[in-house]
Amino acid sequence: MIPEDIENRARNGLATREDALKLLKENPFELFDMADRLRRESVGDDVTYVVNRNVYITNMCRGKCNFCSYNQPDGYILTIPEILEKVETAYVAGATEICIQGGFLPELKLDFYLEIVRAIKEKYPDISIHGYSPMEINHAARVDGISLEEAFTKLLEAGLGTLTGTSAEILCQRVRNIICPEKITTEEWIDTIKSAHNAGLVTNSTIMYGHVETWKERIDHLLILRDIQQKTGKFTELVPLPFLPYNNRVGKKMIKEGRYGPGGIEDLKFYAIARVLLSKHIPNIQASWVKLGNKLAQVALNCGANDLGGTLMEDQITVASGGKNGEYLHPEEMQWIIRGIGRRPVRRDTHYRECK
Ligand SMILES: C[S@@+](CC[C@H](N)C(=O)[O-])C[C@H]1O[C@@H](n2cnc3c(N)ncnc32)[C@H](O)[C@@H]1O
Ligand SMILES: Nc1c(NC[C@H](O)[C@H](O)[C@H](O)CO)[nH]c(=O)[nH]c1=O
Ligand SMILES: N[C@@H](Cc1ccc(O)cc1)C(=O)O
Ligand code: SF4
Repeated sequence: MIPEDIENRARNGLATREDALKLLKENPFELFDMADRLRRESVGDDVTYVVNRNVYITNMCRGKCNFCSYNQPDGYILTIPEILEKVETAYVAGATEICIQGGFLPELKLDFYLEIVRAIKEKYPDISIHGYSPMEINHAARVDGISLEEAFTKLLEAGLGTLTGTSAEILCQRVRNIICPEKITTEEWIDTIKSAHNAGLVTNSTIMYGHVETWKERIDHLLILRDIQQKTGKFTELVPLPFLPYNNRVGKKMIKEGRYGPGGIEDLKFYAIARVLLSKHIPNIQASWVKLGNKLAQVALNCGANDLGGTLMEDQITVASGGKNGEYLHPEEMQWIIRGIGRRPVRRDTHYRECK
């Protein structure tokens, strides 16, 4: 039986780390039910999705994250006209959002990031641009000798809509020292996100779980996000990213030990715990179909999640690390998936406003 006092604290946004650890000892199906109740109370029964497209400006990366398979030494950097061609395909498909992503190339300067945003905005003023990672901008600001807030203000003025909350991985230095010792530290990530929020930029938040971290470390990550949200209120959503173990060093070691990343029940428990800790603070929790697959995403939408993510059209990162769920989910199929669990599909924009 789920203790009533814990459910009440969760409902009021006050669930603690100890509450979450206790819930993990309960029957998982009761935990899922509780998360589903909290989700309904917080955001209702609608399930949102966004028509968007990923554009990978480069497939190269000089980062050395041990968990990542997206790090070819040689590859491409798109030119502005090539980027605009990709945006055009999204525009034709009715997208409201472009996600600019790529590996980490230290030679890319803030000016290049600004130029991309301006070029897209000039031709497609109505498409919102979601992109770049805290790690890239942190580096670019340092190279230019400007403060983080100045860098984010420039991006905002150029037309960046929202920043991604990637590079968060697990916000715990013990874990980062194993999976990404050269990446921005926990403190730097927090500082960078807060600077973005202070400059007026909205971001989403992510967590990549299911490798070397403990439940306590996952929970503490969620509590860090909750704490930031209480100060800035500028996270739109949480996007949990279950770790994919193929073609990377962390996964190789796990596979030798007979582990292949989180299983389905583990994913659902994570969604439920995220709902328990965040419902009142970051009410939108995304069941990313590209990571979970369509059917497990349907189940996650009954265990705390309320959003199915984007159509994406392309997803090089997931494919590189062994993803098998495709790269494009047509809006009509998204609606079908949502109706299949008896809920109403609602097309949203990046800020979770319904698109009419
Ligand atoms: C590939 S990076 C691209 C943006 C930028 N280079 C960065 O590191 O933030 C985006 C995110 O993908 C996620 N990712 C990378 N490898 C993954 C894997 N094997 N399984 C699941 N997610 C992964 C990580 O959370 C990472 O922050
Ligand atoms: N681009 C990827 C996403 N993005 C989801 C949306 O971009 C997001 O919900 C929002 O609209 C912006 O805050 N999710 C993935 O799992 N993988 C991606 O590559
Ligand atoms: N594309 C990355 C992470 C990501 C998540 C959410 C975003 O909004 C953007 C990027 C992945 O699939 O692992
Ligand atoms: S997570 Fe980002 S920085 Fe790290 S290797 Fe992958 S693409 Fe590069």
